[in-house]
Amino acid sequence: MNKIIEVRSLSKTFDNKKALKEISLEIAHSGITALLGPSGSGKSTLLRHLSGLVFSDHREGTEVRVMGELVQSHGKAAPQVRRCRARAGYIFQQFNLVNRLSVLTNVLIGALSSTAKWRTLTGCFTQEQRQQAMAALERVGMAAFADQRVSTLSGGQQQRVAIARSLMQQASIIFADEPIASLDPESARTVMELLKDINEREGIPVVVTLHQVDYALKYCQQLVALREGEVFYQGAAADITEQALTALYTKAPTSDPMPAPAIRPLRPTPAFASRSIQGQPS
Ligand SMILES: Nc1ncnc2c1ncn2[C@@H]1O[C@H](COP(=O)(O)OP(=O)(O)OP(=O)(O)O)[C@@H](O)[C@H]1O
Repeated sequence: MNKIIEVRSLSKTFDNKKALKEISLEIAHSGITALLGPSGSGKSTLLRHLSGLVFSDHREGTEVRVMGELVQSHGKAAPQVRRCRARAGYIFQQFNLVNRLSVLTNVLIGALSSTAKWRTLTGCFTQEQRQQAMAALERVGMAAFADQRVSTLSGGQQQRVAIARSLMQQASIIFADEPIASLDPESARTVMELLKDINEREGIPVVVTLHQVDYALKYCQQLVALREGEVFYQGAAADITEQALTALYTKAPTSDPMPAPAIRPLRPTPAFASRSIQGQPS
């Protein structure tokens, strides 16, 4: 199978702090992959490198490929980085929608990279694009809100609009950076179910950073866990052990455990309910 993500020897230093330390990984699975790890472990930094928004330290041998295309190498953008960015849907914790514009216009913004410049400047989208945007809103269950200002929506509804924008963009992969961190549990479940459904039906791979281990185990088939800028675990979600999860969120042996995310069963199943992190509320 073609590789979805290939990262070779990726390091990133911010002001003498090494956020990523020679990370190498491969994801061949076209399902949903969770990036896990304690706060500050480098999840968002890795995701930004994958999407070509941030470039690595200048080092020979560093390469980042997404869906087979080179995004960056040796700390420099690949010539086709714009195309790579246009093909990646990006979903953020804070939604990144334009509050004063309508839901429909926000979704149409997903078509900007494939639209003539004069049309984008005048906001003059084609009838076909409007129909596509409405279809994307139907897909996420938000068609009834098309004419409403985004500022009037709940967080969960805004995240569904952001997903519709990725569909409008015809993204070949979705990167989601803590998409449920600001949501209540019900909205979080709706958003994760939607990502799962899109992954299964449209076949779009999803890479998602999560603080909630329970959601990662329920919705993601693959895990990449980072700890202090290094890959701590890479593999099937079903194969990670309770001990590994505990160690992931535990500082150096002499220290207290880091504040770990809640890991409570969403809908307890025998397999799922058996996973918990020590010391977490049930
Ligand atoms: N633009 C930046 N300038 C300076 N330091 C940064 C910058 N971005 C990230 N860092 C640092 O890099 C490290 C990794 O940050 P990153 O945001 O990738 O971690 P994370 O695992 O996503 O954390 P969280 O779960 O809290 O969002 C942290 O120490 C952070 O302070």
